[in-house]
Amino acid sequence: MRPGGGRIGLYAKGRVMGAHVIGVVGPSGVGKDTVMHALATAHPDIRLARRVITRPEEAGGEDFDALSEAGFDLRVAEGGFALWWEAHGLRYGIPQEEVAGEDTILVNLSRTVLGAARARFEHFAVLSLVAAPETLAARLAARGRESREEVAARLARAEFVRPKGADVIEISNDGALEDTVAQALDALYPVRV
Ligand SMILES: Nc1ncnc2c1ncn2[C@@H]1O[C@H](COP(=O)(O)OP(=O)(O)OP(=O)(O)O)[C@@H](O)[C@H]1O
Ligand SMILES: O=P(O)(O)OC[C@H]1O[C@H](OP(=O)(O)O)[C@H](O)[C@@H]1O
Repeated sequence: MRPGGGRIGLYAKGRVMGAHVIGVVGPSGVGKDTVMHALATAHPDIRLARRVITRPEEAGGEDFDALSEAGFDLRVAEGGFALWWEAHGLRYGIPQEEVAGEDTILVNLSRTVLGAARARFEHFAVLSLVAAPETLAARLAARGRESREEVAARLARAEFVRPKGADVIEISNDGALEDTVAQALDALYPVRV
């Protein structure tokens, strides 16, 4: 527990905002999952939201709950997701229970759902990770989770939008992971709120 307690606040552009939910966004391969895990390891108050994805369980990568299309439809109909979206031919959902509570929760989001996330979460901020196109290409190829065609499609989508706004912290993950984590922790500054 941090001395003095309190919850993580977001200190950005001169404003301090209590941020419970932090959407981590950026192009495929930029390192969202890697950075999220490193942040959760580095800070005891940070928790990761587990996503539901219509992707086969054996695909590997992040720790997620695999669901069929029909199962996903049912969860949507039940109102089980705080947010859901489609990308890369898959559907992704953030279960309501994953974003409940008082922790600071990191959620891996699509850049297309930031408007919905801002409307849904009262205390919300964005951690936008960026890297050069050649870095993304090299990382996706090395990771090997997708086929060559799927990697090409992900790279084509890389720059379609760059999140902007007072609640956006943009950090480069082109360099060493430790540097990204240090910058992110500086930005997600612990304060009493
Ligand atoms: N700072 C870094 N330096 C070197 N390699 C990195 C760094 N950050 C992430 N990686 C590597 O890049 C690859 C992609 O990272 P990761 O899977 O975390 O990206 P992602 O943004 O979550 O991608 P996707 O949206 O496709 O799931 C992984 O193999 C990871 O180990
Ligand atoms: O390009 P945009 O819409 O920002 O992101 C699309 C999707 O890609 C990533 O998923 P994955 O972890 O690669 O399956 C993101 O987490 C998001 O769900």
